[in-house]
Amino acid sequence: MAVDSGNPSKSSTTQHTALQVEAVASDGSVSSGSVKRMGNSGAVVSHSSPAATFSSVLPKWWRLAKIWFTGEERWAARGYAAAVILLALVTTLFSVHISYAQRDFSTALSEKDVSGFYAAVRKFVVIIIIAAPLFSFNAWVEERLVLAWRAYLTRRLTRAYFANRAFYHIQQRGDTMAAGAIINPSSTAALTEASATATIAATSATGSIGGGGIDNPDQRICDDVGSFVRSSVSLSLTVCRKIFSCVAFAGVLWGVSGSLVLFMFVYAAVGTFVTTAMFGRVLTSLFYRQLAREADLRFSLVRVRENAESIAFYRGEGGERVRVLSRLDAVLAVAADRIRWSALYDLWTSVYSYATILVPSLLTAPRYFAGEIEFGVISQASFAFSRIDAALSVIINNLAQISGLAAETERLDTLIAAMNAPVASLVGDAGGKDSRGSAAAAAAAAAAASILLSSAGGSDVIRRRTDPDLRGLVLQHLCVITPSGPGRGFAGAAVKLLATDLSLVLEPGQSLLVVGPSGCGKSSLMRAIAGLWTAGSGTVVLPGSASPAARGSVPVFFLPQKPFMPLGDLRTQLTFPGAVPAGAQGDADRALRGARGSRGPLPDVHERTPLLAEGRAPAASGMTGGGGNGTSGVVPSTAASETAGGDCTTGGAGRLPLSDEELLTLLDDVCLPDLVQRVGGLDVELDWSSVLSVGEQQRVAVLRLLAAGPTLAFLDEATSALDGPTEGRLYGLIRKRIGCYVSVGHRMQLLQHHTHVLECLGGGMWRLDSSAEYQHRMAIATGLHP
Ligand SMILES: Nc1ncnc2c1ncn2[C@@H]1O[C@H](COP(=O)(O)OP(=O)(O)OP(=O)(O)O)[C@@H](O)[C@H]1O
Repeated sequence: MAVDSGNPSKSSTTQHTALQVEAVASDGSVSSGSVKRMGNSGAVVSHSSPAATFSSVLPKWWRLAKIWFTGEERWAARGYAAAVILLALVTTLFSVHISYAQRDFSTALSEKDVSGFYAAVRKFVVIIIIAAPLFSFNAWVEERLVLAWRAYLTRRLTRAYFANRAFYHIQQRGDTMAAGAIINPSSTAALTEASATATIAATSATGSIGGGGIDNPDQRICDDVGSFVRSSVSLSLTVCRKIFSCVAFAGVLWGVSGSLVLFMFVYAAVGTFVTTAMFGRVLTSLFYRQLAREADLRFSLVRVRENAESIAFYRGEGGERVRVLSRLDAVLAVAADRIRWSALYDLWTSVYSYATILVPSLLTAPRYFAGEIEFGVISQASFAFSRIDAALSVIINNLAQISGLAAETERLDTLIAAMNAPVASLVGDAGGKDSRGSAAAAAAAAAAASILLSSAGGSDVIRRRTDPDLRGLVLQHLCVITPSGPGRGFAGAAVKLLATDLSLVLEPGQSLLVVGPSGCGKSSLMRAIAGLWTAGSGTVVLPGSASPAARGSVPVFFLPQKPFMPLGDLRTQLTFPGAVPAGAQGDADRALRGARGSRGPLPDVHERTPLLAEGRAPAASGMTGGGGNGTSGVVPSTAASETAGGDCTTGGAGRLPLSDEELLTLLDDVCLPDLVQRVGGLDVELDWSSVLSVGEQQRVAVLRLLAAGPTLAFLDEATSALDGPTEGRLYGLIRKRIGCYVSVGHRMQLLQHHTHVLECLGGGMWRLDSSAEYQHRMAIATGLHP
């Protein structure tokens, strides 16, 4: 095993790096420049103000709409759109005919013209017989359009959420925000338009909306997409219908009175201006905040469910209840504001619409009294006037829905921006202002920044590469720092240097135990090697498959500290991450086909193509399947490829499906011989993280590792909950079956299962020894050795 660690006593390279650190650290402008650039790359996820004007929301709305209308399903999308627009046109024409029939029978009634009356009724009935099915067909097509659009957009977002491990990076950026977002004292401030905008700005400062993170992505994918699509369809069609109806009835009204038409336009323009100026921005910002607060409330309840046992043990229900209720208060405060503003808005619209009832009669009555027009013309003029008014008052009458749509558009736009943000945006603001103001922290930040600049390739992210001939691990000049900056990691905290210029080569048959005090950076080293953290510099080289098609070869496998139990049966637990079940995609495809009413194949969705590519930085390439936050993960691989930051690998995970016999043997191996019998079979579905003890879950995780049989394995305290003999037995199996592995652990008994020890000395320095050397050193240090 070769090593070139950051230990000053062992490494000349380290001295070289230290000199560089000093030299560059003194050049503050250079380091801050570099860091600023990185900080800027994160800016794509910062949110624009939800109180933005409609004109600023419109381009965003169009970018979102384009995903479907220019995507793989564009012809279906355009077909639906054309159909509903055509139907809107036809149904409007029928409405005009109905108005003429109404006019005729009103006139016949007033003139006591019996035959004229029955002729008008017959005409009316015929029109209704044709129009009624058309109206309901129109509604049906509209619903299908909503369903198909929603299905497509949700699928795209879900795929983008999992691609490049966006879910992990978004969570890293968003956690502090969700926690800190809860109540802004100014959120209940009186909502004049100015105060509403100020409230949003203040909320942004807390990170809830604009802090560079994304709150509740799940709610955005599930609920906001649905509402966005429904409102988009309904409002677009409303606008279309209003335009048709405006043109058609303006013709009718023009025949009655030209001045009435002109009056109508002026009246509607003034009404629209007053409405948007008085209510538009306030209602939009209130909608935005309501969505965010409701998602926060739901999130707090989901956390209680997920951590029920821990909370019960701590007797922490009192605190949790207060937290949940305070989030409820935040929801109610926004709702109360919204109700108040909605009431004012309703008052305004009622006054406005009652006035429209009077106006046409007032303007046409003198001509009727003068005998210039018939009585039916008055009712037709009223009808036409009300239709034009409805058309021209589309903003006035739909402001609530428009405001909701604007808020949903903002939330989806920022979510997509975050998904498309390059992984490099996670790099901390190393040169940023030191919030603690301490000289040491400032020096650490400066050192970290300069290390980024001093990396061999001049890159500001850790590079990862696979080599199909490699059977171990190579780290080259690895520097790792914590993510930081607003909305990332610990907001505002200085970055922490976790590894400086660490180089080592782990060969087949060798194994490495990573030790050191809690919090020194052992797990972070794993995160950097796995590509979850990219802040730093240097290169990680991992084994790759000789051929992407070579099934059964899993190059690298990570076992995290906390086992992850996915939803599903016992077999799924044992084979996780495995391959995506064939039926899962098929079921979804069938559902969508059903929804689309089509038998054709589903279009392939390219999840690696950034959504909204325009003006966005492209996403770093990344692996699909497996891995993630708190999950055991496989790094499948193609032949040597290189990326900065994200995974350099693609493809599915897992080996050929294991037979039941093989699974039972593996269960025996990991000391769970009776598990299948105890739970009632491999196909039983339970809440596995509740019914299995943590130690049992760790044994299941080791089973997954043995089943995957990787070339290189990483175990981050993956057996910490096991008793000594069981841990020893499992490590015996790992030693026999896995060529090369790296463990993080605290227990001395793990030493016997590893050939080398990498010890964290603090301050980014690491020291490598053989196990025997390390044991010897420890014995001397503890006085057990003379
Ligand atoms: N998302 C994050 N943002 C910023 N700092 C972080 C983040 N996650 C961890 N850290 C910090 O990085 C440092 C190293 O954490 P890490 O989890 O690697 O420690 P560790 O050595 O594995 O500790 P332990 O033995 O307790 O598991 C700690 O100071 C931790 O607080």
